[in-house]
Amino acid sequence: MVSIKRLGVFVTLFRFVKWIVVTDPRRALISIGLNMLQGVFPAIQIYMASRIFGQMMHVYDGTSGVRPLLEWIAAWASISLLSTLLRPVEALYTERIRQEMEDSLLRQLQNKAARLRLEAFERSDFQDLLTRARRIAGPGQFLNLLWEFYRMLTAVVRMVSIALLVGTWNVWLLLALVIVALPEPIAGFIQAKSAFFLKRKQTEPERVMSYLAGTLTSRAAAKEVRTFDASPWLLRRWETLYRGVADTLYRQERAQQYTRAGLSGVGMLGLAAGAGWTAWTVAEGSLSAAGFGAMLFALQSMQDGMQQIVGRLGFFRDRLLQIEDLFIYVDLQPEEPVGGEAADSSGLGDIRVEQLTYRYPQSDRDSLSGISFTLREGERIALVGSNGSGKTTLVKVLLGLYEPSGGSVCYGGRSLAQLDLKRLRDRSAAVFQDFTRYAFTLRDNVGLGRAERIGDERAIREASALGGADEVAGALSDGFETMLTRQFTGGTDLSGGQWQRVAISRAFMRDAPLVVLDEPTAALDPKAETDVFERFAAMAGSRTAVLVSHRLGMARLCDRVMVMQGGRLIELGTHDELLAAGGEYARLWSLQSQWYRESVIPARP
Ligand SMILES: Nc1ncnc2c1ncn2[C@@H]1O[C@H](COP(=O)(O)OP(=O)(O)OP(=O)(O)O)[C@@H](O)[C@H]1O
Repeated sequence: MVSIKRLGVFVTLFRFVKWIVVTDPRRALISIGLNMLQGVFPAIQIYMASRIFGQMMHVYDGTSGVRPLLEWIAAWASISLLSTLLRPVEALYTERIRQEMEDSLLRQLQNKAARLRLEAFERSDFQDLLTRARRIAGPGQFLNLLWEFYRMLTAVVRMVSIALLVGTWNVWLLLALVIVALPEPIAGFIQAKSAFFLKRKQTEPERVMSYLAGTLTSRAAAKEVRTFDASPWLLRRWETLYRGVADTLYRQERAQQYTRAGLSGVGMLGLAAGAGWTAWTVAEGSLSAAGFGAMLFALQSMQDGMQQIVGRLGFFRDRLLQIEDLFIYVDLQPEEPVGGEAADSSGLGDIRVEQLTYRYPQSDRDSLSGISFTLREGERIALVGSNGSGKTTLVKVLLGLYEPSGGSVCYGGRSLAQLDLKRLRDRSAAVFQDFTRYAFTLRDNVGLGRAERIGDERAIREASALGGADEVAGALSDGFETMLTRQFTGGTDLSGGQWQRVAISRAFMRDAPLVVLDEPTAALDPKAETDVFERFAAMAGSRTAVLVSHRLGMARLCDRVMVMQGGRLIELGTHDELLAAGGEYARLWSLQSQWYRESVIPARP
């Protein structure tokens, strides 16, 4: 089962820095070094300023010539120039690293999504996490994060180096300053944490809002929204949620601003006290007038630096916690196993299911329980039963998409847990009820059934002839090159039945020893339905085939029929055996055939 555990801000920071270094060690070290150097420059400049003031005093009272003064000014100017020249170098290194990290970030996100077990996608907390993790991959987000990290690093080095300088002049003053100045960043840090978690709690309402906004504007829902005049109600729901989220965030922000202003006042008092103390040390004679000027400047810089760190801290912590979401997502388990034993090279062997149980994540009841049967290699089986009886769930477990909660599924004697799922997938093809309508050309929609042969014109034509997509292509002006979406220029859309033919052709393209068709003909007209069944019979040939359908007529095409009810397998046998047994199948058969013999609903008078 997927478990989502927090890492904590320090572990995240460590992993983030490690990630920067691992991505491109040379550039990372150079850019980190350059940023730290930028942090040291202000302390050096303050020190030099104090020497310049000192030399000026000496020139003024005639105890020194002008040359040492000019030398210090030249040194000060060189440092300023160096700092300015290094900035673009650092920016270019940072940009390169950002590009590399963004690339690796996107790859990690995609790889993970492809490898995670399908169960993860059934959980709402996973959907929340995925939404947040994707945010960091949004345009500009990653640049901000890296930039924020480097600015923070520079600010911290700057504070520490100036503090050391102040410490060499007057260690007690430094201590007092630190004590007065610390509450503000600490409070900022704590506040940023609570603000983030508050915001995180809004992920689900935000997802609902985005769903509502999508429904209001989507092409797919437009016809229903208009027909039922649903938009005022949808809009009201959206507004209620929006108000709730906005008010909560506003209250949080107000509390933060008041606390920050109060603590900032304490910091200012500390600065004033520090200045007073410094003036006293001048009067006492332990600090020169030049030292006093530099010290004041240093104190002001420390105060500014502190403000900057506090100001960025919330933002930086926020970003860091976003990265934490990304790391949690990347660490998520369980993934589908790679490796494991290969299925037989020829076919998949018999499929033996024993005491199979399956429960969806976050569900309180089993959707499948105590199911046992053996599907012989090459056998055609029909899976029938009322809505919600577990047919789709069963085929998804058979295909290795869901991991059994109990019992076992074995292919040719090897359990699903030991099999290489990639190899199993390689040998199975499926058309699901909610098959995907890719916003690609008709050719690509069929070719994706075997992506490595997507350029194989003949294979695509053959699969299309078997699944019926060839007729769809014939009716389109651009044939197989037609873009099947209205989202992009020149595209068109298909009818439900035409889409179904495309999906079935995609399954034919796979040419696999195990075929699963989950209600493949629901949207087809009677002639097309007959065609598909005939093709199915021809295609099934030596393949193992599972056909889920509410149309019992097609069950006769199969070797045996399985009847599901309430997640259990209640009947298994040939069509004739089950009719003779007079059970649920016989009842359903009689109900359906009644429709054609005599109407079960009285005709209108
Ligand atoms: N993603 C899910 N999360 C939780 N429960 C689910 C999920 N999908 C299905 N179920 C539940 O599992 C049970 C079996 O559903 P399943 O989709 O397998 O039925 P079915 O026989 O294929 O139904 P239909 O004929 O309507 O397609 C139902 O009670 C359903 O509510």
